[in-house]
Amino acid sequence: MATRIRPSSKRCAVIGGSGFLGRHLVEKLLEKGYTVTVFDIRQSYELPGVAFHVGDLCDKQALLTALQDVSLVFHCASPAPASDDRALFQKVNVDGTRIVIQACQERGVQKLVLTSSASVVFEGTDIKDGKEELPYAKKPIDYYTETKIQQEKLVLEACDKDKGFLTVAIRPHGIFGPQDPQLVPILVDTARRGKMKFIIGDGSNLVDFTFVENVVHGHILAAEHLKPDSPLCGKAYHITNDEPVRFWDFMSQVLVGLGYDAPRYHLPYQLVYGIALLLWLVALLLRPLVRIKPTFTPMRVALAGTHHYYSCARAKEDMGYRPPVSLKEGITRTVESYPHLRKGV
Ligand SMILES: NC(=O)c1ccc[n+]([C@@H]2O[C@H](COP(=O)([O-])OP(=O)(O)OC[C@H]3O[C@@H](n4cnc5c(N)ncnc54)[C@H](O)[C@@H]3O)[C@@H](O)[C@H]2O)c1
Ligand SMILES: CC(C)CCC[C@@H](C)[C@H]1CC[C@H]2C3=C(CC[C@]12C)[C@@]1(C)CC[C@H](O)[C@@](C)(C(=O)O)[C@@H]1CC3
Repeated sequence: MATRIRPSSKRCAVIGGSGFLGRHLVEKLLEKGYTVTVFDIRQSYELPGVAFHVGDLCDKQALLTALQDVSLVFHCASPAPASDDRALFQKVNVDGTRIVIQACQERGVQKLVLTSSASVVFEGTDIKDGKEELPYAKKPIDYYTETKIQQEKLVLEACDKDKGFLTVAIRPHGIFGPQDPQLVPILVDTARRGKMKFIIGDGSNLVDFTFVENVVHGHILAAEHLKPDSPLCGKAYHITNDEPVRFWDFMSQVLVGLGYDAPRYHLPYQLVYGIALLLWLVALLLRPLVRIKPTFTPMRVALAGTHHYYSCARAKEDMGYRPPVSLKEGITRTVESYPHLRKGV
């Protein structure tokens, strides 16, 4: 009987490697001596040593081509949460992830590391030092989160030591850093439109914001510790900066660092949430006629006005995780990376 030659454990693929997190992951993997293939619907940069495959992860044939001789796959592709497109989230995050799993299995991939989200347990109410044992949200705050839950379940349930296919999910929260297309740009846009004057609630709510390089570190540690006899198989791990911060202090530090005023005036949480809900309903009803994108969505208001920070004790215990970059340094490096978003530029 012919023996199957297993590809080198340093040959990996990053699905979603053209994105914010994906690109940082690719750069670190190269630095660590991995051979990297990127699979994405777009190619956003070029890097020596990286093979790009432009394709949709819902296309199994395209994936099979890209995953040839790959032993480790990172899956960090997703439609942007702001798209709020239910059918697209279902197609890519759920049906597409099923196809990713099948393609990995057919290609003899040994390890699959999924980028999930800590929000899979968030229902819009306070979470303090949340552990991975918390149940999945019964009422997820949006379609994006609803499909991230299904996606995580699919990947973790696919873990099969007997077949030599090991899976793990990383749950980051509030990723920020250079090249992020979301957090800082949306914040600055909101400030430029004069809407960042207000603090929703009393401003004391603690949350996690996680520097992108720490999230990358968590992914690579997970991949390297994922072995048949390790506790990681089929489990989810919170990866945070391990420094919960007041939501409004974080926002203020970024805004002030870029030359804008910090928010000052307090608004009652329930009032703002109610208005956001109303606006969301109006936008939904008008969708066939006109596409409105409110700044203060119920999800953003919930994220801005509640506690949501998570324990990463399990990652510390099982894979020796410690965040390499402090929140202070992360904020400084992030602010420096957006000279074009400074006030007056
Ligand atoms: N940004 C955050 O704060 C945050 C927090 C927790 C979890 N996450 C998760 O991290 C992952 C990466 O997020 P990001 O912030 O880098 O987003 P991003 O939008 O920058 O990157 C996602 C990438 O996926 C690609 N993609 C989308 N649909 C695809 C498809 N059908 N086939 C192939 N590629 C496709 C996009 O082109 C993009 O390059 C996502 O899974 C997201 O759910 C993000
Ligand atoms: C107008 C608002 C009051 C202030 C604007 C800031 C806002 C853009 C960000 C603050 C918290 C961010 C966040 C995500 C997107 C951008 C924010 C709302 C997030 C929804 C992106 C997807 C992730 O998976 C996420 C759910 C996560 O778990 O980390 C993010 C949570 C934080």
